[in-house]
Amino acid sequence: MKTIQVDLPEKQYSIHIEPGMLNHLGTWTAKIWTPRQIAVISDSHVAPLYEEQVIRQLSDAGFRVAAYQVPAGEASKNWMETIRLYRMLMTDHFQRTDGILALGGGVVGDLAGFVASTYMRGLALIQVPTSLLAQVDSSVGGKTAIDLETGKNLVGTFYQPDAVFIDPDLLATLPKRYLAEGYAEVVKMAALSGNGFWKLIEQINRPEDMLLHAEALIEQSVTFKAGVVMDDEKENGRRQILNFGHTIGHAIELLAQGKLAHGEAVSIGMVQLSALFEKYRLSPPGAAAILTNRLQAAGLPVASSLIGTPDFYEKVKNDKKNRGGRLNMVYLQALGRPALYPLPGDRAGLFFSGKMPEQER
Ligand SMILES: NC(=O)c1ccc[n+]([C@@H]2O[C@H](COP(=O)([O-])OP(=O)(O)OC[C@H]3O[C@@H](n4cnc5c(N)ncnc54)[C@H](O)[C@@H]3O)[C@@H](O)[C@H]2O)c1
Ligand SMILES: O=C(O)C(=O)C[C@@H](O)[C@H](O)[C@H](O)COP(=O)(O)O
Ligand SMILES: [Zn+2]
Repeated sequence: MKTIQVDLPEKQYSIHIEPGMLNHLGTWTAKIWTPRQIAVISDSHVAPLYEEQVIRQLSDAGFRVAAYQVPAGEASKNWMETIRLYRMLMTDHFQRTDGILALGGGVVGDLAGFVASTYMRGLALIQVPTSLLAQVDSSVGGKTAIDLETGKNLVGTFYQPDAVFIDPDLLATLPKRYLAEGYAEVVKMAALSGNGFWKLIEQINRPEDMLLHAEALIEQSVTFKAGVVMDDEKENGRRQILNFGHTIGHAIELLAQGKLAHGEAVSIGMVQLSALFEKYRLSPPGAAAILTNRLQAAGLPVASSLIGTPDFYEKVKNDKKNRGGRLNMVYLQALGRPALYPLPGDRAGLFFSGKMPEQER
């Protein structure tokens, strides 16, 4: 059992990582919650695999359980599903002393977290992430969100859970495509962290290696992300580095209309952005190639024809991370040495087409 502590000014919680943990979920939940009603929120792929076991565990530990499902996929991070969940909580008489347990990937975690943070001004929340992406990234740090038609995660909250229970064994049923997708966020964190973490990435040379090293990848990612979140919970400073690859990534994920998974878009974003920063001599020669090599080893895409289209420029220019008219883009001065580049929004076209004049860099 590995335990990583998240200590924030207003909230402290633990992230536990243990293969087989789902078999003891009731005991673990009873350690942090007194008997209450729990809404287990899951999706249409995960629920048939794990919901029954989770309900049994929680019921045996003395909790009353209601189970709610949303359709699997990004399209569920919307108002309709949010309101449907509020209504089900209302029908089942959920009160402020009750809790929500998010059982699923990043979609379920973001949506259930958003519902937990807003229903009756806040129900207690436990994250039980089931995808690699959720186990390494989205269950940690308290970002919750739903999407609007115009952009990803445009409505959301910072809402920390009471605990995160990670069972790497659940990855056995995760489709290969989503294993690779989650791995893109692992590569992101290793590139930001450098040193020992990157050495682990150098050992992942075939898609099968991701599962072999899953526990170590999860532990390193969670430890790194928890450290960043403890430095800057609300993303006013250092936490912005976690956005590496996301300015391009969020734009093409939206433009691809469901054809690109989040991590695939981030994989493309990290490589294409690094190629531009290399060209502008702010990242060292070879930065994009090193990332390409590691991401392709896991079967991830690194290029997209969506980049450079008029819609792409429009999306990037209006990125929600735009602060005072500037896009704060994350780039690598070296592995383990991220920096922020404040690009004026009206220069986005020049910048992304690779035509930024020397004197403006
Ligand atoms: N809050 C954050 O900090 C944060 C960080 C990164 C990404 N995200 C968000 O997370 C989402 C992406 O998450 P994701 O990649 O987990 O997508 P997802 O939740 O859609 O899961 C991917 C697919 O795998 C299935 N699945 C999940 N676990 C499974 C398992 N153990 N066995 C079989 N199938 C399983 C899901 O049903 C889905 O079909 C995006 O919306 C992204 O914006 C949030
Ligand atoms: O936790 C964070 O902070 C992150 O930026 C993690 C990202 O991987 C994740 O995709 C996050 O949801 C992006 O947040 P957003 O604020 O850019 O929508
Ligand atoms: Zn992300």
